[in-house]
Amino acid sequence: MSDPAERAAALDEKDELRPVREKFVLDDTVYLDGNSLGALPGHVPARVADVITREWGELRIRSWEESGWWTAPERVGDRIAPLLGAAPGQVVAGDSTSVNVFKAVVGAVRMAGAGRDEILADEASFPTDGYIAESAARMTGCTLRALPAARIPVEAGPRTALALVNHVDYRTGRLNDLPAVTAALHDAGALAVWDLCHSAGALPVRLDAHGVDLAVGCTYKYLNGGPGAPAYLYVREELQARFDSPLPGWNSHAVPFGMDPAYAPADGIIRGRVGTPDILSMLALEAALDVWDGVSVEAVRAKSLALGDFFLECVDAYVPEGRVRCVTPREHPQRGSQIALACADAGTVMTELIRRGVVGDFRHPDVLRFGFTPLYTSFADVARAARVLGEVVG
Ligand SMILES: Cc1ncc(COP(=O)(O)O)c(C=O)c1O
Ligand SMILES: Nc1ccccc1C(=O)C[C@H](N)C(=O)O
Repeated sequence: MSDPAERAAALDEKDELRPVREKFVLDDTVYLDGNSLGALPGHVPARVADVITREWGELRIRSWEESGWWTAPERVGDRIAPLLGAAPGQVVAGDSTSVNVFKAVVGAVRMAGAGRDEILADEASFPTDGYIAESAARMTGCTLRALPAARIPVEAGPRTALALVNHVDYRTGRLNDLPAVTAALHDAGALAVWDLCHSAGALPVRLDAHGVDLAVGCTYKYLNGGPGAPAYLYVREELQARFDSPLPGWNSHAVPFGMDPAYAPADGIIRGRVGTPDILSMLALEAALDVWDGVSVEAVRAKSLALGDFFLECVDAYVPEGRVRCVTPREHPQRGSQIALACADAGTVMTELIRRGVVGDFRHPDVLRFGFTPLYTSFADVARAARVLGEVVG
């Protein structure tokens, strides 16, 4: 191919998302780890300082009402919803993804019809999902079957209560077929529970359009909410009245300040709440979501795929043939927003890449992971990452 650096400059020149990069705090490292921790939007520190000094420091307890702290989980949920293709009132922010997986899986078992005592789980999912699903299965008297995501449509049957599937495989970057798997689960009378950690903010998800039942995800990756930022839970509107949370804390009560010893769930997505929300993180996330103003997920997806294609071309140009093996599907419909390259010495290669200013991550046992966040990743970043990779492994 013609000089990658020149190609990169031309691609950056016509990139419609280029101005969004200016909204982030970046330096001269190439940051390709936004699929683990998104970069900091530049306006967030001032907002967090205001929350601390004024809302907490001056207004103190009054802020639960006057600063909108109490209703932040639903409000932030509604800010996330468009990125998931969800109408308002179906997403609540709070807790970790792990905790929301628990709520969603147990909630789904409780909604499943009689005789449905089997949980299917995507065997390649991020480990926390499998651990929680296994515990949820034991607690609910279900059996858990871990399978490749592609087998779920075929294996789902009359005993299946739900399947828990990762939309994008955290290791390989493979995009699972959400519409087809969801439809097959519904045909079998089962519920579809999706983990969107590696897809939300990177590609269109369209939860409502595809009739997804429940979904969870984190906000510290492509949503740039900050380390340990609150996760979210989606419960499809039609199912909310039947959603019986296994963690019915007082924040999910119909009258939380009634202090009634008897539990009565709130209507709507509020019943997905548990206890007091982590306000500092919640409001940092809320501010971080401002970077999406005027940005379409479709534009993000188009750039994400273009970055991935260009990275692969640059790897072909710079890295000796056979030295690394791409484990991410090259076909667009099967690809998330990362490229994963396998090589035997991946751990030491990544350490050296980071030392030379190219930050990706290593995933056990042999994967180099390069994540592309279209809001701030440039084509020049991608060309430089491939060039430095070529120098390190060459
Ligand atoms: C698919 C997936 N699920 C869950 C998690 C983690 O959940 P938690 O935020 O509870 O640590 C991650 C990443 O950490 C992930 O990639
Ligand atoms: N939450 C973290 C805390 C510390 C280090 C990494 C993470 C990740 O999120 C890892 C990510 N889920 C992954 O797909 O590898």
